[in-house]
Amino acid sequence: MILDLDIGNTLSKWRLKEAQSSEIRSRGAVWTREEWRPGADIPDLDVVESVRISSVARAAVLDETVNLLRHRVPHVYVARSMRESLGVVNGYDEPRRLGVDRWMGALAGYQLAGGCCAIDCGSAITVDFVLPGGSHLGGYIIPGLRLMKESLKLGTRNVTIDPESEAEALLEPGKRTVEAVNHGIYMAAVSAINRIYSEVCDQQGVALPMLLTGGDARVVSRGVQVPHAVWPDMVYGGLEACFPLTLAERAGKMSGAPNVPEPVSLEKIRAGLAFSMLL
Ligand SMILES: Nc1ncnc2c1ncn2[C@@H]1O[C@H](COP(=O)(O)OP(=O)(O)O)[C@@H](O)[C@H]1O
Ligand SMILES: CC(C)(COP(=O)(O)O)[C@@H](O)C(=O)NCCC(=O)O
Ligand SMILES: [K+]
Repeated sequence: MILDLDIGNTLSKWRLKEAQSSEIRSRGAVWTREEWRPGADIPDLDVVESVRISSVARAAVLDETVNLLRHRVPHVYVARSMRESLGVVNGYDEPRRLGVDRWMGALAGYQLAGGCCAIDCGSAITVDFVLPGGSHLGGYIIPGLRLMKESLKLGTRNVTIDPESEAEALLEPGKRTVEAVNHGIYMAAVSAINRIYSEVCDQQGVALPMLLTGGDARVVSRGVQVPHAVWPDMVYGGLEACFPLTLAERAGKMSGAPNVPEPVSLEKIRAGLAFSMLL
């Protein structure tokens, strides 16, 4: 078995994948902390031959995790942001400083779709661009839905957006504090995404397929007008591409990859941008 770990600032996600069949056997998530309890937080390590890790938590979290695993698992692979991987050239001045979850998303998106706009809606919302030739442009970081809400300190902290809510309802003016806050942060997130996408496609002269991942991807997806696909396993896709272990992975297949969304034409993106400027 292969254990994939995606350690974010809020949640540590894990997934157990069968090495022969490439089937996903189980998955889960726990709050990010320094100590894992195999058998409780993550599956029993006896069945695991290889672990692949993407971590953006504090260095101590990764160190503790690797220390625990090194003694119990034959192969431990830790992803790092590089200057260049798999045909993608990192756009950061200091490539290693790019969050490795963003790098994994950019690599997975490029492997799936060629050029892409890869968005991760987690503790932070990150928007990264890769052009069809593999040039990563860098990206944008804004606070995620939960962080935006917590920063307001209006006593609405524990009333989260219902992930089943419809976008139309979430975009209406709120009539209570909780509603005003939830609708405000939702509007902030989706309008930033729509605008960033249009601006960059316009600047670069290319309409790119958009891919969404992260804990808030589904609810954010409903408010994003640009055609896109939600890919919950996008970070894992980057791990599969960087450290291919199964036959399917060696052939370039990433588990759970969506169909590539067909972007709207550049003319339409530009018309939308021009229209929003006139308002
Ligand atoms: N069951 C859940 N528990 C905690 N957060 C959740 C849950 N479902 C959705 N969320 C949202 O997802 C975010 C965490 O998403 P995730 O992509 O795992 O973040 P990160 O990678 O930063 O840890 C939270 O900030 C919250 O807004
Ligand atoms: C921007 C992030 C905090 C997002 O992390 P997440 O929301 O997935 O927990 C993470 O990618 C990170 O720590 N990045 C380093 C800074 C950078 O990418 O420039
Ligand atoms: K994120």
